[in-house]
Amino acid sequence: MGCSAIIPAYNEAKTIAPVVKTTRNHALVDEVIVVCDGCQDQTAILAEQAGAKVIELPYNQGKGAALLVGARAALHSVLLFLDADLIGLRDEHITNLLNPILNGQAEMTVGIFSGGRLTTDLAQKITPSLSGQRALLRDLITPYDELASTRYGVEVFINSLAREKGWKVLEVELFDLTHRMKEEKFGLVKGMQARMKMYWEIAKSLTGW
Ligand SMILES: O=c1ccn([C@@H]2O[C@H](COP(=O)(O)OP(=O)(O)O[C@H]3O[C@H](CO)[C@@H](O)[C@H](O)[C@H]3O)[C@@H](O)[C@H]2O)c(=O)[nH]1
Ligand SMILES: O=C(O)[C@H](O)COP(=O)(O)O
Repeated sequence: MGCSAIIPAYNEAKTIAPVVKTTRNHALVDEVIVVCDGCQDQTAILAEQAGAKVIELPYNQGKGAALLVGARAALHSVLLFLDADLIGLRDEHITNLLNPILNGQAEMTVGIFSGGRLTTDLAQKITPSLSGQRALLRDLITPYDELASTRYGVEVFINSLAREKGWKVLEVELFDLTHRMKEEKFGLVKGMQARMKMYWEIAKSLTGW
């Protein structure tokens, strides 16, 4: 089984290149697709220079839509979802996410940050099920058009699919990995506003609105 990495990105020029490079160089990864979700910065060109196939969405459609477009474009049957704002991504993180799928032990893995930074570790200890670092079988999610409107509710949507269909899901530790928080990207006030908007989108997915 081959593996396509899908990296949704909305203005992530600061971090996209190293994320793509590490993923591209991994022995288990056969292609890297960056879906630029209406980016207004240099993300697309930097991703391409780092070795990714780039799909540019004409306007911002949210993470769920970006992942669905990437999943449907993927050439391989195992998908690796990685956020574009990761800091400290290493080979072993990707191996830990992919191995249980390639060995047939799980249909989805969910990666949990540990030992990285207290704030991001803590966030994932409280809500492990929201992690964007995952591997899963492509054909389990490509049929679902509904993904396109989930925005930040995409993980909640995928988790409920997993429960409903009885997928075997394994959590794996991603040691020393972290990401840029919204407050670091946008400053304290705008960052917290963006966080509230994200929680609202997650809540909508939780309640099925
Ligand atoms: O409209 C958007 C917004 C975000 N992204 C990308 O999606 C990823 C995650 O977005 P981010 O804003 O970094 O999310 P976090 O604040 O880190 O949110 C956490 O919680 C989210 C909701 O469960 C998950 O999607 C994230 O993976 C998880 O890190 C990044 O690569 C973004 O560039 C898009 O492609 N389009
Ligand atoms: O549809 C497929 O799954 C591809 O043709 C082959 O994918 P693979 O590289 O995962 O075998």
